[in-house]
Amino acid sequence: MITKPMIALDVPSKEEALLLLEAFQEESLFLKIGMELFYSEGPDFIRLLKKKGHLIFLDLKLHDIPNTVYRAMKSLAALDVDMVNVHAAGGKEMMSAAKRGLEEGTKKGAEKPLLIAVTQLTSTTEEEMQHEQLISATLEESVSHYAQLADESGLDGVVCSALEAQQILEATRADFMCVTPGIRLTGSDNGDQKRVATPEFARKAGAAAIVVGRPITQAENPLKAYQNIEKQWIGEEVK
Ligand SMILES: O=c1ccn([C@@H]2O[C@H](COP(=O)(O)O)[C@@H](O)[C@H]2O)c(=O)[nH]1
Repeated sequence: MITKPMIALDVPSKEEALLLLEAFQEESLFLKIGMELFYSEGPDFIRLLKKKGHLIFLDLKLHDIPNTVYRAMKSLAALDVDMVNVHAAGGKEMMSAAKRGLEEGTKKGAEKPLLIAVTQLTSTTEEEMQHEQLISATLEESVSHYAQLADESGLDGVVCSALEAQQILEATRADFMCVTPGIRLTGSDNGDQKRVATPEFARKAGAAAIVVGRPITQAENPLKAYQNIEKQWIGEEVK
């Protein structure tokens, strides 16, 4: 279990990211950097965050032909990040190519980044999946199927809703990682997220990590919000 909630740093610039991080003082965090910030600030900003002692989940959700993903992963591995991902819908050949790229791109003596696959985005409902993606299975079946493909391709885990973590662990193996965004506290705004769960639910369902963005970044006091979520996630009593 990754005890630090992963903070989704969904802001447009380095300046805004650093301002937000000021609230956390010198604390070492697990930061999830997505497309918005990576496309605007690039690899140099990742290097800066690593230098400051933070762990990085680089959430670029690669989905392309196997050769392209293999080559992209080789480049990402050189950044020395801690976790990267692909879309499981890219297939087993693509996921295996991603793994090979990471293995070959990781510098000697460095730790290979964890590789996980997105199953169904937490913003997708079963109805949308069936009508827009023309998948006739249930959402649970689709997510478990993608998780099994990821496991067979040698990946470390998946991105899923905490609502599906328990069934994924049953369909794969006990140490398969379920990294779960769509985390919301009871009564809070879901925004575009559809398959949401509380930090406590995620822990009880066996999730390996939670990813939290707006409930922290848009809170009046981001540090306090983070600490509250962290307590619920690790099972400490909240006063
Ligand atoms: O299925 C997925 C995959 C990725 N995400 C990412 O997680 C965060 C969630 O942010 P919130 O503000 O807490 O909703 C965001 O960066 C997404 O890109 C996801 O939500 N669902």
